[in-house]
Amino acid sequence: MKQHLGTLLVVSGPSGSGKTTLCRRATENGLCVYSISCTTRQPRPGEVNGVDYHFLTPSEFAARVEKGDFLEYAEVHGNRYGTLKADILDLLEQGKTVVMDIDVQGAAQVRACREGILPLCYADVYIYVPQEELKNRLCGRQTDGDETISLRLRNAAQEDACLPQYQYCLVSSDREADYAAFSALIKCQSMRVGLMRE
Ligand SMILES: Nc1nc2c(ncn2[C@@H]2O[C@H](COP(=O)(O)OP(=O)(O)O)[C@@H](O)[C@H]2O)c(=O)[nH]1
Ligand SMILES: Nc1ncnc2c1ncn2[C@@H]1O[C@H](COP(=O)(O)OP(=O)(O)O)[C@@H](O)[C@H]1O
Repeated sequence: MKQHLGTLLVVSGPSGSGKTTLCRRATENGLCVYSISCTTRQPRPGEVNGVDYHFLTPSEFAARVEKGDFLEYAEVHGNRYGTLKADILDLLEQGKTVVMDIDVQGAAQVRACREGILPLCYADVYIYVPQEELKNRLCGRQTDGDETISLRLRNAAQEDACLPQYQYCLVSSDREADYAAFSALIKCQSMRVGLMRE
């Protein structure tokens, strides 16, 4: 029986596109492991340190940049976000699918990374949602104030401009259709012949 390497699936899209919803549901259903990012932003009500994010102070974040701990990092909507290198390569060697909910700048860094098995395992998907629907979702989420929502909506157009850099685009519709497409993508990736090893 051949062994499989895992897939590193990068998921990007504007704020409110449903990235967290999709990644969490797929993780809960055992399809993948969620890569928990570090951030300097304040936790939202209900977010748990070490589960949703590793919440760091700006100086703690800067120290980890200095130590070279991040696979990628970027400033997004005025806060810093980054993915720790530790664990990801091990999980891929074990054949796990790792999903990373990261912005377009972080995705560009991981896509360009030539380290070890990363280029082989890499796949990415952009979640596209029309602006009016994004606004409805961000207001409906009730986690952010008006200013935070406006900033995220203003940044959405710039993020959408990066769509052609991605391998896959999921045009969002309802929750069930989105999840069906997302889980199918995860399953297809895990069948890639290029990931089989003797
Ligand atoms: N580059 C990078 N972006 C991240 C990381 N974690 C989250 N992000 C992105 O940061 C943005 C803001 O995320 P968040 O604060 O959770 O707000 P939300 O998008 O409104 O739910 C999103 O585009 C995320 O994809 C990371 O580790 N690295
Ligand atoms: N397909 C969908 N249709 C309608 N609402 C959705 C859909 N997917 C997610 N939502 C809702 O939209 C809001 C933003 O989703 P979230 O997963 O937090 O987005 P992101 O992580 O991309 O910022 C949440 O309130 C979520 O419940």
